[in-house]
Parts: sequence; structure tokens; C-alpha cells
Amino acid sequence: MSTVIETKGLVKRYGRIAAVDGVDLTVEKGEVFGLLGPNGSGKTTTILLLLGLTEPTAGTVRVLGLDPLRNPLAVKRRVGYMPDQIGFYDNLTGRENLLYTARLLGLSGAEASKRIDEALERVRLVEAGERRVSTYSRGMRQRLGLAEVLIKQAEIAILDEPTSGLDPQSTQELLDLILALSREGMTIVLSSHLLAMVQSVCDRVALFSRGRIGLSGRVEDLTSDVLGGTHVVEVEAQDVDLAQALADAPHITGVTQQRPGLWRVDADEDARPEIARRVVMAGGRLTAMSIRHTTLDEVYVRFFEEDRHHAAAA
Ligand SMILES: Nc1ncnc2c1ncn2[C@@H]1O[C@H](COP(=O)(O)OP(=O)(O)OP(=O)(O)O)[C@@H](O)[C@H]1O
Repeated sequence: MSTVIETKGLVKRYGRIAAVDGVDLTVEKGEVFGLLGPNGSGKTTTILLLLGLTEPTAGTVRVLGLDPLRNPLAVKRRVGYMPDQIGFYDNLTGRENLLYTARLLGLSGAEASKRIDEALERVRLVEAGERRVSTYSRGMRQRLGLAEVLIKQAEIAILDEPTSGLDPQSTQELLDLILALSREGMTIVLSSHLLAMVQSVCDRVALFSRGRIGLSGRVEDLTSDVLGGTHVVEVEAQDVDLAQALADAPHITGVTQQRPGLWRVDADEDARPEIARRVVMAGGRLTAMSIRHTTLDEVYVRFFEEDRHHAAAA
């Protein structure tokens, strides 16, 4: 693996506000890396610093081994950027917009047409490509944004809130497209405040809070480190003390009673068969059981709540 993005002690202050407050970030080639956190936590500012679009107050940034402030053109050539609000010429068609980008890249007519055809096909805008962008939905604009990244043959794509404002189906389509690009070797950095929605596509994530990265790592590792398990089983049962019945059960990392007859069981694998067996063995009556994966939203809430408690106690 080789490191393609590295920041050390990155700080960006706007007057008294530290938008980014000491960020150390490493992204490896071919990863899908998520910058996740609520509005205002410093994700966009971090992205602007990676692209050399704003100057750090302190710290260093290297993108593909280059300092984006000193080599802005070299970085721009090799890194595709899709901002939160993508600017297209609304009166031009999708294809004409891409042609404009291709000209800026200095591509010859034949090469530009070839790349545009391939990109439109890839993002499923072949027919819509002939229509004015003013008629596009938000999802189509986002896909046209990705087409632009494709035309550039970027080594890294940096996508700011790519799924915001999209309906569930368009979100899934865009995430599938991002995964496909990653499988072909493109490194992807994306930001989002919708933690659960993007956790499925990210190899690693960094959770931002107030300009800092509180936690980072693989999603499964974060959920098991912070929550003690990767699965949550909700159990409804009568005539049983579930905490006692599961006391020494394997793979169970926590049992919390939510109300009489209803428990949340944290586990590091699908523990439903063992739970069912133990309820019955203890003479109880199982009335319902459901399972889901733990989400990054839960990790976020738990971690930053503890963080706040520690800060308050200090
Ligand atoms: N140009 C600026 N001038 C002053 N303050 C700014 C500027 N840009 C960002 N900030 C502040 O820095 C903090 C971090 O903002 P940033 O846009 O990086 O957060 P974000 O996590 O990307 O949020 P969002 O999802 O809303 O874009 C916020 O408090 C914001 O108000």
C-alpha cells in the first residue's frame, strides 16, 4: 500500500474559530475513505486544505507527495473534486459541459469524444447527456459531476457530501458507482453527515467533531471497540431474566433491558440461535427477535457523549 494523502497537525483558523483543529489523516491508495461528522465539524474545510484552495494556519498537507499550495496545478490535474454545490452551465447540455471540461484539460477532439462517451455511459446519462443541465435532477447533476472526474482520469476523487439531497434510490446508485470506481483502483475521499448511509462503502472513516478527528479506523473495528459489538439483537420475551440467561453466552457483549419484556443484546456475531435456545432453556417464552448491524451513528453518539462527559469531569 502507498500513502496518497497525508496531513500532519493541520489547523485552519477563521479569526477565533478553529474550523480544523489539529487533523492527522492518512489515506492509502485505492481506499474509500469517509470524512464523517455533523454540519460544521470541519469536513469541508479539510477538503479545501487538501486541494490547496485555502491555506493552513499550521500543519502540513501532502497529496500524491505534493504540497497542494506550492503545486496547485499538478494536484488539480491528478485529483478530481466534486463540491457540495456543483457548478455547471445550466443552459448547456450535459455533453457540452463535459466538452468544456475536456477542452480545459487540453484533450484533443477525438480523445475528448471518446472519454465523454465512455463517461456518460458509465454514469447512465447517455440520453440525458443531450439535454440541458437546467432540466436535471440533483441525482443527475451528481452523476454528471462523477462523469467529470472520470474524464479527468483522476487518481483521487474528493467528493463533498455526494449523497446529500438524494432520494434513497439515487443515493444507492451513486454509492454503487463510487464502489465500482474504487474497485478499478481510484482512491476516493468523501464527506458526509449521513453516517449510517455511507458506512457501507467506506474502507475506513474518520469521525469529526469540532474540527478534530475523534475516532478513525475500519467501520467494524470502531463499532466493536466503542459499542462492544457489531450486531444488535432486540429480544421480546416473557417469563425470563434475559441478563441471567445470557450471562456466560458466547459472542454476547452486553444485555440491556429497555422495558419489561424487551432487551437490547449487543453481540459480535449473529447470536439469535443461541439467544433463542437460552430463553427456552430458562423456561421463557420468546415473542419476537430482530437483528441489525450497529451503525456509525450509534458509535458517534456513544463516543462523543463519553468525550463530553470526560471533558466535563476534567
Ligand atoms: N470562510 C469561513 N469563514 C469563517 N468561518 C468558517 C469559514 N468556513 C468555515 N467556517 C466555520 O468553520 C467550521 C467548520 O466548517 P466546515 O464547513 O468545514 O464544516 P463541515 O463539517 O463541512 O460542515 P457542512 O457539512 O455544514 O459543510 C464551522 O463552524 C464554520 O462556520
